Amino acid sequence: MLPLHVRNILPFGSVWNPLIVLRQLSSSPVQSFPKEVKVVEVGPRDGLQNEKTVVPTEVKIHLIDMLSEAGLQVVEATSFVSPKWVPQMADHINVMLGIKKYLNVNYPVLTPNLTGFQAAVKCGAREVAIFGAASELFSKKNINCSIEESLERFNAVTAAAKEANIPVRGYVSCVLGCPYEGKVAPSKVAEVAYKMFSMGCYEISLGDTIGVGTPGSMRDMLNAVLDVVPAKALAVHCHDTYGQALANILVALQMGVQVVDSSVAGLGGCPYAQGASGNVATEDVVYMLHGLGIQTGVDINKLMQAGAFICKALGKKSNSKVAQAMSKL
Ligand SMILES: CC(C)(COP(=O)([O-])OP(=O)([O-])OC[C@H]1O[C@@H](n2cnc3c(N)ncnc32)[C@H](O)[C@@H]1OP(=O)([O-])[O-])[C@@H](O)C(=O)NCCC(=O)NCCSC(=O)C[C@@](C)(O)CC(=O)[O-]
Repeated sequence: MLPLHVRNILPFGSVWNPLIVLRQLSSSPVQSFPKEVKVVEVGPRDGLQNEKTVVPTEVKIHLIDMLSEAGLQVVEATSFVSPKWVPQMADHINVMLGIKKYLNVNYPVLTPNLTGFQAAVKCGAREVAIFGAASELFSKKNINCSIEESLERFNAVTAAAKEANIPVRGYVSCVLGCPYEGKVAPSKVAEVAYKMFSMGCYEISLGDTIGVGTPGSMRDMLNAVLDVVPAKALAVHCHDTYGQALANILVALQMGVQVVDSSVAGLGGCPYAQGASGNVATEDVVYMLHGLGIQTGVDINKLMQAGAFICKALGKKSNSKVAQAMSKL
């Protein structure tokens, strides 16, 4: 007896021929991918926050404008965090005042507490992001408080945001591993994601902060989270330390996730997660999605120009495989 998936693709009454079946299998559409994916560009924030030398504000502004012109719907612009903790983001006010603010683009900014939220709103932020973790030690190192304390602070932010009619995105870091605690239980990720979703975050971005996940651990973690948060409210945020990011994203898409965070030229890392490499490169994500026939609205050529611009400004080679390959053509 033929396996069910093979029987299903055989035209009615046709004779079993392994060559024809193989051809039909390889060209049959994968039904479970979404038609459209929203790409959340985090390069100007996650990508630059780890840079040791201060990037001039005009360079950041120009990068954000180029990314907006490339058709990205969301460009995370900066962080309203303590300049003592992340000096690179100290120019957040001037970045927010300087960017063109295209009407069809959202520019969320990171706000760890009410102080950050109020400062962000004052200079025109129309969306904010709170950022927690599924690991106690990472929470302590990154935002100087326990998970429980962070949720109390986030409650204050989401309450103020609700009053001001400002959408809040929520990050959960260390969903597939922690630089200080090692393994993180999927049930802990689900618990924190649920609490942030319940307090009003419209989207929960699940961060593989140190890029240690595999398609297997991504599947197990998502299975736990999907029990408590709907797929349409989830995003994945994969760093590419072990080269697994695209494979992990593919699994997430097959499980119903339709939002992917990425960083132009694969820049980035977290100052409080030593050894973690940058986010998956936006160029590589967009190339893969377009190859699957999934729409993103992104013009890959303009995106590559933005990547080339920031790499030149930083004096760095792009981490994007697509950008590297296309620069040789
Ligand atoms: C959360 C705090 C502020 C707590 O830091 P703290 O020291 O515990 O805060 P505090 O309330 O005791 O205040 C200390 C000082 O900071 C000031 N302060 C207090 N709040 C703010 C603020 N919002 N903006 C500016 N200044 C602030 C406050 O006014 C005071 O100033 P002082 O009196 O000493 O002059 C600090 O730990 C912090 O800023 N951490 C940010 C760390 C960070 O940005 N990490 C990177 C982003 S997370 C990430 O990359 C992961 C992610 C999202 O990409 C997903 C993934 O990959 O997993």
